Amino acid sequence: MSTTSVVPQAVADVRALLSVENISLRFGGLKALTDVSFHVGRGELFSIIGPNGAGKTSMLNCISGRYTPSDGRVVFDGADVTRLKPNRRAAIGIGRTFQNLALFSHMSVLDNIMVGRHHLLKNNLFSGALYWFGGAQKEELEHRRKVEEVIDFLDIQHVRKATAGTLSYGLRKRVELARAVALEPKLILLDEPMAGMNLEEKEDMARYIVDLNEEWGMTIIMIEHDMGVVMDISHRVMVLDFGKKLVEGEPAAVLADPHVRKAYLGEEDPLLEDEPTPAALSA
Ligand SMILES: Nc1ncnc2c1ncn2[C@@H]1O[C@H](COP(=O)(O)OP(=O)(O)OP(=O)(O)O)[C@@H](O)[C@H]1O
Repeated sequence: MSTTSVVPQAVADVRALLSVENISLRFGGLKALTDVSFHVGRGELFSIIGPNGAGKTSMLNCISGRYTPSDGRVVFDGADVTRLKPNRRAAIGIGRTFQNLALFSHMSVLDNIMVGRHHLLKNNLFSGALYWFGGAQKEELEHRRKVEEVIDFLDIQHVRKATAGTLSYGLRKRVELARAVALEPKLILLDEPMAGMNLEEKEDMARYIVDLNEEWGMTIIMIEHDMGVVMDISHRVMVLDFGKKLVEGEPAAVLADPHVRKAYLGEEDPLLEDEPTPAALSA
């Protein structure tokens, strides 16, 4: 199957914050990713879609540092980060949420979000003596101010003291997003942020994601199975299929691409008359 790019590479390259260059990832004999390249520009909302097992989460893991690719490189903000550990990547501005919630369920919402900012604290327990001389105290205040800003933005004031594990699924997803946002990342990786949500929760989450992108200026890479949301809010979309890049481009062009229709719908004839509905495209 041929790989097509709806957007000319030269356009997508402009002011790239992230460049994924010829990434391959193998698990023993299994090729999870094969020679995948793409660029995400500063301020873009970029989505990765594809059938189950296509390699979407593996790709996010290569970007966040959880997996080290077998071949290829990941360049973030001008630096080659391919071999950098996940915590170092978080420190230079790559944040993420997980497909399955990764909150500390016994801790309060506030503490979960504070954990997200932990690495940003220059002063730590060992410099506690400095506290009374102002440096750490000022830092702690700034730290709390930022956390409160994130709590306000995501409308979770009413549960800030609640134990995370007691919240509804939709709220926990929002708290997880808050924790990632509190890191003030330049790039945020969202792995199925709307999975398991009802319609209202999905609409809320889509709005938060758009606001994060437009108002907070965050560059976003999102994996999402809800095709309606993906096509609605993404600037560009990349389709993976069996670990290979199938298509990349603006939502309407991707939706109309015969390779995509074939991968999702099994259509052999690209000239089939019926337009696929977003619901029909949902995996
Ligand atoms: N740690 C791992 N060890 C072995 N195989 C893995 C590992 N992680 C992923 N894989 C395999 O790599 C392939 C791609 O998986 P991946 O989770 O990236 O797909 P996906 O597109 O995110 O799927 P889904 O939509 O179901 O989440 C699958 O065959 C999966 O079983």
